[in-house]
Amino acid sequence: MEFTAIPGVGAKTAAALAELDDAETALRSGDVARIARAPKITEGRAAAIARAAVRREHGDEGGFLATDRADEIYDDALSLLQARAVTEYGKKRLQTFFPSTSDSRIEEVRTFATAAMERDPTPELLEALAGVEPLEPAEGIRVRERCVATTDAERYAEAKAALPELPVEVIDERRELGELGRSYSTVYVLDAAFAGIDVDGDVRVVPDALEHPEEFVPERTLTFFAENREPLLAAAEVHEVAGTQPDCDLDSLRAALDRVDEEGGVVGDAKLERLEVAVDDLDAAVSTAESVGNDHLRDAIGEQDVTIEGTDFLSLVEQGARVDSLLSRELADDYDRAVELAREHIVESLDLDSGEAEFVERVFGGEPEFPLEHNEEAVSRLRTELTADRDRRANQLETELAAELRELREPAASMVESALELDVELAVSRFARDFDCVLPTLAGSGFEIEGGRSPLLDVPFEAVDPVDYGVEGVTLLSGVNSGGKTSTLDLVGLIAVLAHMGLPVPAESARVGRVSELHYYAKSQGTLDAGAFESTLREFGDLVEGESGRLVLVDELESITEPGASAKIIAGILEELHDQGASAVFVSHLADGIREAAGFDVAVDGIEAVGLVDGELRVDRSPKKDHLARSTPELIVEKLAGESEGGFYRDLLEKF
Ligand SMILES: Nc1ncnc2c1ncn2[C@@H]1O[C@H](COP(=O)(O)OP(=O)(O)OP(=O)(O)O)[C@@H](O)[C@H]1O
Repeated sequence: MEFTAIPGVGAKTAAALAELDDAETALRSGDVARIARAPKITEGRAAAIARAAVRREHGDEGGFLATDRADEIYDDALSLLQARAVTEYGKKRLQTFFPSTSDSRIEEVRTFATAAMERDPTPELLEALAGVEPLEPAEGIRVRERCVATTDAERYAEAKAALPELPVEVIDERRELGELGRSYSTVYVLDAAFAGIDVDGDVRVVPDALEHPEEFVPERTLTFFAENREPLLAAAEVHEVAGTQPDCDLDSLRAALDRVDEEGGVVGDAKLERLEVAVDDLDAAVSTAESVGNDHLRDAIGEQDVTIEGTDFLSLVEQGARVDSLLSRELADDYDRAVELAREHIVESLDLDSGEAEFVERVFGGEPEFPLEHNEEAVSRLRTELTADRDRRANQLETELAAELRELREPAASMVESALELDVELAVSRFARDFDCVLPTLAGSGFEIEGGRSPLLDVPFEAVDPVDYGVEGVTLLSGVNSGGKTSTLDLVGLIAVLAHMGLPVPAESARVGRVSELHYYAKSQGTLDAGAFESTLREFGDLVEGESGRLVLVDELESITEPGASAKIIAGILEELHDQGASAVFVSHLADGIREAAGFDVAVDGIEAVGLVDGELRVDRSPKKDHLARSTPELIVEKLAGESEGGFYRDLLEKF
């Protein structure tokens, strides 16, 4: 894929994307979390790139959300969805859903949403999902006990790149190989010329090692599984609870994970465990062995009646203590026994095999002496031997287990991916359930909503009154203060956005005509000064000259200037939109003035108060078609006229 072909992706971003393992799949699947792992790409940018990639695939040029308020409605919809995703991945992945003008994109998401709405978001499933996160590659592995060797400088560079975890050594001659064989537990030689060489240590000639490097660093696979244990087990549980069939055999995965410890080592091998303990306890065992031998000698000396010949006595007096000669003569047997006991202690306490025990021979012995002392060099040779055995054993086990786990790596990765995708589906399912949603029909022009309930209202969702409302062409929406006009525009905007995202909408049923751009203008906060007024007017100038197929929602535009001028301006805009065949709802309290000024018969709908109860208006939230709703002042005057005898209020009422 040519990354620069994605709108908004320049050469720098393309280079950053190219550093990802599989950028194409990440882009295609909208994996924002993975895209954001590219250098210097923030999550927000990653979401924008993923959206742009989807757009490009579907030939969608963007621009659906044409105003700030339209953007806000989309953000609100996204937040409601994201609040229902459990994983960070799910929340980010939801950002790749956006309102589109492309049939194929809308259809793609509708197919996804249809399946998603069938999903049952049980508490157990959501709980299991909480532990799932994208798998992370194992990093920072350093192997010190094995090395790679080559005589070739180019191969050296290749080896460094392919096996960054291992030390790579350049050698000139076979002698050096022998030295490496003594310093490392295993040496991998890349040069075929050394085949059949006989040098000290575990030296293996493996000319094709760089073609499958992972086989030479089992730590890579084992650390990957050790570090990703939690998400792997959580994803396995998700599939079990959901009753879905993962790509990975769960029993094999769990059994393999049981054999890996937290650091990526292999557990459950008696020989390795014995060698590990032996290396760790060697010093302590030697020092205890020394005490065991000396205790024996001390007891033996204590019990002995030593007879000293005159010459010996003289020599003792003249030359200082030459006790050893006495020791060897008088206590030879006891000394041998002490050495034997000390050796036995080491062999038994470290559970050494016969080969290893031979090294213990040299740890104690030699000329009789008291106190008995170990030979440090011999201890060190034993340690080297045990350590090399331990490392070789570990490497052998790791290599075997890593080979098994490598087979599971792809299936396990795809198992985690599908668990994460399930989170996205469940978020859609929960959204649909929480707000009683249906998939809308996308057909005709304008919109027709039945039983729409906006989740964006400032009242609990259960308390939201359902709204029925449909519009074809251009209409004014009138109504009492706080009747729900703004909320109705929000509901229409939200349903239009969700429908074009391919997602379910909060209504009993809904039909939405295809929209190229959503222009939603929120109510302005009071009269604008000349400059701001001019720029607002320019915005509407652009709007009426824009492309066809738009849905325009405008909330009380009249507040930008004085009412007479406002009515004329709104009438002019409506005329243009009417001529274009756009769909539009303009909330306004100036319906009469606008109708007078307009050159066509402007439709007016109204949110009507059904009456005043205890000083509060009772409202029918569904706008009445072709009905100019009475305003709040009119209702109050009507109420006063009904209550009083005098003619003032009646006269006043006449004027409405
Ligand atoms: N469908 C509904 N169900 C329940 N409550 C609603 C509904 N619609 C609106 N409301 C309540 O009425 C309040 C006022 O609604 P809204 O701001 O939409 O009225 P408005 O007609 O635009 O008012 P104004 O003329 O003052 O701008 C909302 O904050 C909400 O509490």
